[in-house]
Amino acid sequence: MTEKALRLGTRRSKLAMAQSGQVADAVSQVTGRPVELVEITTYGDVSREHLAQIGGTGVFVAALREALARGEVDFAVHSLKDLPTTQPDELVVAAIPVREDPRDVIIARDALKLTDLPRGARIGTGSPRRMAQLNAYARTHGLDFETVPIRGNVDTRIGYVTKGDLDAVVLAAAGLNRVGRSDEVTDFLSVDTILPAPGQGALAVETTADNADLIAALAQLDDPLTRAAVTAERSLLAALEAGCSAPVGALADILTDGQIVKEMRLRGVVGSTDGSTLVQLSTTGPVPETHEAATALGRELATEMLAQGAAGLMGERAL
Ligand SMILES: NCc1[nH]cc(CCC(=O)O)c1CC(=O)O
Repeated sequence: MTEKALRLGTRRSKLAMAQSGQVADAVSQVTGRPVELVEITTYGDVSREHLAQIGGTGVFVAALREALARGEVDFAVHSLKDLPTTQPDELVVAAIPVREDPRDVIIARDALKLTDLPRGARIGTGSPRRMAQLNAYARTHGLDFETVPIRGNVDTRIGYVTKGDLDAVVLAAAGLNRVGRSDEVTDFLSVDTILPAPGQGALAVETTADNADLIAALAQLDDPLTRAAVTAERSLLAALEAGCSAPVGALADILTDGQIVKEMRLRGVVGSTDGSTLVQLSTTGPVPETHEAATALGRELATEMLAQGAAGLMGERAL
Protein backbone atom coordinates (compact mmCIF):
# COMPACT_ATOMS: atom_id res chain seq x y z
CA MET A 1 0.00 0.00 0.00
CA THR A 2 1.40 3.41 -0.96
CA GLU A 3 0.38 6.48 0.96
CA LYS A 4 -1.02 9.47 -0.85
CA ALA A 5 1.62 11.90 -2.10
CA LEU A 6 2.12 15.23 -0.33
CA ARG A 7 1.78 18.15 -2.78
CA LEU A 8 4.56 20.74 -2.71
CA GLY A 9 3.71 24.00 -4.47
CA THR A 10 6.68 25.55 -6.26
CA ARG A 11 7.59 28.22 -8.75
CA ARG A 12 8.98 27.02 -12.04
CA SER A 13 12.33 28.86 -11.90
CA LYS A 14 15.50 26.79 -11.73
CA LEU A 15 16.27 28.11 -8.25
CA ALA A 16 12.76 27.37 -6.93
CA MET A 17 12.74 23.89 -8.49
CA ALA A 18 16.17 23.14 -7.02
CA GLN A 19 15.27 24.17 -3.48
CA SER A 20 11.83 22.58 -3.63
CA GLY A 21 13.39 19.36 -4.89
CA GLN A 22 15.87 19.31 -2.01
CA VAL A 23 13.14 19.90 0.59
CA ALA A 24 10.88 17.34 -1.13
CA ASP A 25 13.54 14.67 -0.64
CA ALA A 26 14.00 15.58 3.02
CA VAL A 27 10.23 15.60 3.67
CA SER A 28 9.84 12.28 1.93
CA GLN A 29 12.50 10.85 4.18
CA VAL A 30 10.95 12.02 7.47
CA THR A 31 7.33 11.22 6.52
CA GLY A 32 7.90 8.07 4.48
CA ARG A 33 5.48 9.55 1.93
CA PRO A 34 6.15 10.50 -1.68
CA VAL A 35 6.20 14.24 -2.42
CA GLU A 36 4.85 15.56 -5.69
CA LEU A 37 5.92 18.99 -7.07
CA VAL A 38 3.03 21.17 -8.24
CA GLU A 39 4.14 24.10 -10.44
CA ILE A 40 2.53 27.47 -9.78
CA THR A 41 3.04 30.45 -12.06
CA THR A 42 3.26 33.76 -10.24
CA TYR A 43 2.64 37.30 -11.39
CA GLY A 44 6.31 38.03 -10.69
CA ASP A 45 7.34 35.33 -13.18
CA VAL A 46 5.42 36.86 -16.07
CA SER A 47 5.70 40.57 -15.36
CA ARG A 48 8.45 42.57 -17.05
CA GLU A 49 7.98 45.43 -14.60
CA HIS A 50 10.57 46.19 -11.99
CA LEU A 51 9.78 44.26 -8.86
CA ALA A 52 10.25 47.26 -6.61
CA GLN A 53 7.33 48.89 -8.45
CA ILE A 54 4.97 45.95 -8.07
CA GLY A 55 5.67 45.37 -4.41
CA GLY A 56 8.96 43.53 -4.23
CA THR A 57 9.60 39.81 -4.34
CA GLY A 58 6.49 39.35 -2.16
CA VAL A 59 4.63 38.77 -5.42
CA PHE A 60 6.41 35.43 -5.78
CA VAL A 61 5.26 34.40 -2.35
CA ALA A 62 1.66 35.53 -2.72
CA ALA A 63 0.69 33.06 -5.45
CA LEU A 64 2.13 30.14 -3.50
CA ARG A 65 0.24 31.23 -0.40
CA GLU A 66 -3.00 31.48 -2.36
CA ALA A 67 -2.53 27.91 -3.59
CA LEU A 68 -1.99 26.81 0.02
CA ALA A 69 -5.07 28.68 1.23
CA ARG A 70 -7.19 27.13 -1.55
CA GLY A 71 -5.99 23.64 -0.55
CA GLU A 72 -4.39 23.00 -3.94
CA VAL A 73 -1.06 22.15 -2.32
CA ASP A 74 -0.09 20.87 1.15
CA PHE A 75 3.07 22.90 1.68
CA ALA A 76 5.44 25.34 -0.01
CA VAL A 77 9.12 26.31 0.18
CA HIS A 78 10.14 29.98 0.14
CA SER A 79 13.49 31.74 0.14
CA LEU A 80 13.22 33.28 3.58
CA LYS A 81 14.64 36.60 2.40
CA ASP A 82 11.68 36.99 0.03
CA LEU A 83 9.04 36.39 2.75
CA PRO A 84 7.19 39.46 4.04
CA THR A 85 7.79 39.97 7.77
CA THR A 86 4.09 39.69 8.66
CA GLN A 87 2.83 36.12 8.98
CA PRO A 88 -0.79 35.38 7.94
CA ASP A 89 -2.75 33.71 10.79
CA GLU A 90 -3.86 30.78 8.64
CA LEU A 91 -0.31 29.78 7.65
CA VAL A 92 2.62 28.46 9.69
CA VAL A 93 6.36 28.32 8.95
CA ALA A 94 6.71 24.74 10.15
CA ALA A 95 10.42 24.39 9.39
CA ILE A 96 13.46 26.56 8.82
CA PRO A 97 16.22 24.11 7.84
CA VAL A 98 19.95 24.73 8.47
CA ARG A 99 21.02 27.86 6.63
CA GLU A 100 23.31 27.73 3.60
CA ASP A 101 26.19 30.17 3.05
CA PRO A 102 24.61 33.60 3.72
CA ARG A 103 27.23 35.61 1.78
CA ASP A 104 26.85 37.63 -1.35
CA VAL A 105 29.33 36.92 -4.13
CA ILE A 106 30.39 38.46 -7.38
CA ILE A 107 30.81 36.78 -10.71
CA ALA A 108 33.18 38.99 -12.68
CA ARG A 109 34.86 38.80 -16.07
CA ASP A 110 38.39 37.42 -16.22
CA ALA A 111 38.07 35.87 -12.73
CA LEU A 112 38.41 39.32 -11.16
CA LYS A 113 37.95 39.95 -7.43
CA LEU A 114 36.03 42.99 -6.20
CA THR A 115 39.21 44.88 -5.37
CA ASP A 116 40.74 44.06 -8.79
CA LEU A 117 37.98 45.74 -10.77
CA PRO A 118 39.30 48.65 -12.81
CA ARG A 119 38.14 52.23 -12.31
CA GLY A 120 34.71 52.81 -13.80
CA ALA A 121 33.81 49.11 -13.75
CA ARG A 122 30.09 48.40 -14.09
CA ILE A 123 28.60 46.06 -11.46
CA GLY A 124 25.05 44.81 -11.94
CA THR A 125 22.63 44.55 -9.02
CA GLY A 126 19.00 45.49 -8.58
CA SER A 127 19.27 45.47 -4.81
CA PRO A 128 19.43 48.82 -2.96
CA ARG A 129 21.11 46.98 -0.07
CA ARG A 130 23.91 45.74 -2.30
CA MET A 131 24.25 49.11 -4.05
CA ALA A 132 24.50 51.01 -0.76
CA GLN A 133 27.17 48.77 0.69
CA LEU A 134 29.20 48.37 -2.52
CA ASN A 135 29.24 52.11 -3.07
CA ALA A 136 30.18 52.74 0.56
CA TYR A 137 33.00 50.21 0.24
CA ALA A 138 34.26 51.91 -2.91
CA ARG A 139 34.26 55.31 -1.18
CA THR A 140 36.24 54.08 1.82
CA HIS A 141 38.72 51.94 -0.17
CA GLY A 142 39.66 54.30 -2.96
CA LEU A 143 37.79 52.23 -5.54
CA ASP A 144 35.56 53.58 -8.24
CA PHE A 145 32.78 51.60 -9.83
CA GLU A 146 29.27 52.11 -10.98
CA THR A 147 26.33 49.99 -9.78
CA VAL A 148 23.89 49.27 -12.59
CA PRO A 149 20.30 48.21 -11.76
CA ILE A 150 19.47 44.81 -13.28
CA ARG A 151 16.79 42.18 -12.73
CA GLY A 152 16.24 38.63 -13.78
CA ASN A 153 16.91 35.08 -12.73
CA VAL A 154 20.34 33.61 -12.06
CA ASP A 155 21.00 32.69 -15.73
CA THR A 156 20.00 36.14 -16.98
CA ARG A 157 22.19 37.91 -14.44
CA ILE A 158 25.27 35.81 -15.11
CA GLY A 159 24.59 36.35 -18.82
CA TYR A 160 25.30 40.09 -18.44
CA VAL A 161 28.91 39.20 -17.65
CA THR A 162 29.42 36.35 -20.12
CA LYS A 163 27.97 38.51 -22.94
CA GLY A 164 30.25 41.39 -21.99
CA ASP A 165 27.52 43.92 -21.04
CA LEU A 166 28.80 44.30 -17.46
CA ASP A 167 32.10 43.70 -15.66
CA ALA A 168 30.48 41.89 -12.73
CA VAL A 169 27.18 40.94 -11.15
CA VAL A 170 26.29 40.34 -7.49
CA LEU A 171 24.40 37.23 -6.46
CA ALA A 172 23.72 35.21 -3.32
CA ALA A 173 26.07 32.27 -2.71
CA ALA A 174 23.16 30.13 -1.52
CA GLY A 175 21.21 30.43 -4.76
CA LEU A 176 24.27 29.55 -6.84
CA ASN A 177 25.00 26.56 -4.61
CA ARG A 178 21.44 25.34 -5.03
CA VAL A 179 21.52 25.50 -8.82
CA GLY A 180 25.04 24.03 -8.93
CA ARG A 181 26.83 27.10 -10.32
CA SER A 182 29.01 28.15 -7.38
CA ASP A 183 32.15 27.24 -9.36
CA GLU A 184 31.55 30.41 -11.42
CA VAL A 185 31.96 32.67 -8.37
CA THR A 186 35.06 34.87 -8.68
CA ASP A 187 34.88 36.49 -5.22
CA PHE A 188 33.02 35.56 -2.03
CA LEU A 189 32.33 38.90 -0.34
CA SER A 190 33.01 39.00 3.37
CA VAL A 191 29.94 39.82 5.45
CA ASP A 192 32.10 42.61 6.93
CA THR A 193 31.99 44.20 3.45
CA ILE A 194 28.43 43.36 2.42
CA LEU A 195 25.96 42.34 5.10
CA PRO A 196 23.45 39.94 3.50
CA ALA A 197 19.68 40.41 3.35
CA PRO A 198 17.78 39.36 6.47
CA GLY A 199 17.15 35.61 6.13
CA GLN A 200 19.48 35.19 3.15
CA GLY A 201 20.56 31.60 2.58
CA ALA A 202 17.68 30.17 4.65
CA LEU A 203 14.48 28.49 3.47
CA ALA A 204 11.01 28.57 5.01
CA VAL A 205 8.74 25.54 4.73
CA GLU A 206 5.17 26.76 5.09
CA THR A 207 1.88 24.94 5.53
CA THR A 208 -1.64 25.70 6.76
CA ALA A 209 -2.23 26.22 10.48
CA ASP A 210 -4.96 23.53 10.57
CA ASN A 211 -2.64 20.76 9.37
CA ALA A 212 -1.26 19.57 12.74
CA ASP A 213 0.10 16.25 11.48
CA LEU A 214 2.09 17.84 8.67
CA ILE A 215 3.32 20.66 10.96
CA ALA A 216 4.68 18.02 13.36
CA ALA A 217 6.34 16.07 10.54
CA LEU A 218 7.93 19.17 8.97
CA ALA A 219 9.20 20.32 12.37
CA GLN A 220 11.79 17.52 12.14
CA LEU A 221 13.54 19.59 9.46
CA ASP A 222 13.71 22.70 11.64
CA ASP A 223 17.07 24.01 12.87
CA PRO A 224 16.47 26.02 16.07
CA LEU A 225 19.69 28.08 15.78
CA THR A 226 18.91 29.10 12.18
CA ARG A 227 15.35 29.92 13.26
CA ALA A 228 16.59 32.09 16.15
CA ALA A 229 19.03 33.93 13.87
CA VAL A 230 16.61 34.68 11.05
CA THR A 231 13.87 35.63 13.52
CA ALA A 232 16.18 38.29 14.98
CA GLU A 233 17.19 39.51 11.50
CA ARG A 234 13.59 39.74 10.30
CA SER A 235 12.48 41.43 13.50
CA LEU A 236 15.11 44.11 12.83
CA LEU A 237 13.72 44.57 9.31
CA ALA A 238 10.14 44.76 10.59
CA ALA A 239 11.01 47.23 13.34
CA LEU A 240 12.71 49.48 10.79
CA GLU A 241 9.40 49.26 8.91
CA ALA A 242 11.32 48.19 5.85
CA GLY A 243 10.51 45.61 3.20
CA CYS A 244 12.57 43.25 1.09
CA SER A 245 13.45 46.04 -1.36
CA ALA A 246 14.82 48.39 1.33
CA PRO A 247 18.56 49.06 1.67
CA VAL A 248 18.76 46.92 4.84
CA GLY A 249 21.23 44.15 5.64
CA ALA A 250 21.19 41.96 8.75
CA LEU A 251 23.02 38.89 9.95
CA ALA A 252 22.84 37.05 13.25
CA ASP A 253 25.58 34.57 13.98
CA ILE A 254 26.57 32.40 16.87
CA LEU A 255 29.72 33.21 18.79
CA THR A 256 31.35 30.04 20.07
CA ASP A 257 34.13 29.24 22.48
CA GLY A 258 35.60 26.10 21.00
CA GLN A 259 32.53 23.92 20.44
CA ILE A 260 30.48 25.71 23.06
CA VAL A 261 27.75 28.06 21.89
CA LYS A 262 28.21 31.30 23.79
CA GLU A 263 26.17 34.17 22.41
CA MET A 264 24.32 35.50 19.42
CA ARG A 265 25.59 38.59 17.65
CA LEU A 266 23.20 40.54 15.44
CA ARG A 267 24.61 43.01 12.94
CA GLY A 268 22.49 45.45 10.97
CA VAL A 269 23.08 48.05 8.28
CA VAL A 270 21.00 50.58 6.41
CA GLY A 271 22.39 53.01 3.89
CA SER A 272 21.76 55.41 1.09
CA THR A 273 22.17 53.68 -2.27
CA ASP A 274 25.02 56.01 -3.29
CA GLY A 275 26.96 54.77 -0.27
CA SER A 276 27.47 58.24 1.18
CA THR A 277 25.75 57.32 4.45
CA LEU A 278 25.66 54.01 6.31
CA VAL A 279 24.24 53.28 9.73
CA GLN A 280 25.88 50.06 10.86
CA LEU A 281 25.51 48.63 14.37
CA SER A 282 25.68 45.35 16.21
CA THR A 283 24.48 43.89 19.46
CA THR A 284 25.36 40.71 21.31
CA GLY A 285 23.29 38.75 23.79
CA PRO A 286 22.44 35.28 25.06
CA VAL A 287 21.28 32.92 22.31
CA PRO A 288 17.51 33.53 22.22
CA GLU A 289 15.55 30.46 23.26
CA THR A 290 12.11 31.76 22.43
CA HIS A 291 10.54 33.54 19.50
CA GLU A 292 9.93 36.54 21.78
CA ALA A 293 13.58 36.75 22.83
CA ALA A 294 14.80 36.58 19.21
CA THR A 295 12.29 39.24 18.21
CA ALA A 296 13.38 41.46 21.09
CA LEU A 297 17.03 41.30 19.95
CA GLY A 298 16.09 42.58 16.49
CA ARG A 299 13.79 45.26 17.88
CA GLU A 300 16.47 46.57 20.25
CA LEU A 301 19.02 46.91 17.47
CA ALA A 302 16.45 48.63 15.26
CA THR A 303 15.73 51.15 18.00
CA GLU A 304 19.45 52.03 18.20
CA MET A 305 19.71 52.27 14.42
CA LEU A 306 16.66 54.55 14.26
CA ALA A 307 18.23 56.75 16.94
CA GLN A 308 21.22 57.13 14.60
CA GLY A 309 19.13 58.24 11.66
CA ALA A 310 18.19 54.96 9.97
CA ALA A 311 14.65 56.13 9.19
CA GLY A 312 15.87 58.84 6.85
CA LEU A 313 17.63 56.23 4.71
CA MET A 314 14.67 53.94 4.30
CA GLY A 315 12.56 55.95 1.92
CA GLU A 316 14.87 55.21 -0.98
CA ARG A 317 13.72 52.82 -3.63
CA ALA A 318 15.73 51.20 -6.37
CA LEU A 319 15.08 52.03 -9.97
N1 LIG B 1 16.11 38.08 -4.52
C1 LIG B 1 16.07 36.86 -5.26
C2 LIG B 1 16.59 35.72 -4.49
N2 LIG B 1 15.85 35.18 -3.49
C3 LIG B 1 16.57 34.15 -2.95
C4 LIG B 1 17.76 34.04 -3.63
C5 LIG B 1 18.77 33.00 -3.36
C6 LIG B 1 19.46 33.17 -2.05
C7 LIG B 1 18.67 32.81 -0.86
O1 LIG B 1 17.92 31.81 -0.86
O2 LIG B 1 18.77 33.52 0.14
C8 LIG B 1 17.78 35.03 -4.62
C9 LIG B 1 18.83 35.26 -5.63
C10 LIG B 1 19.92 36.23 -5.25
O3 LIG B 1 19.73 37.13 -4.43
O4 LIG B 1 21.01 36.13 -5.83
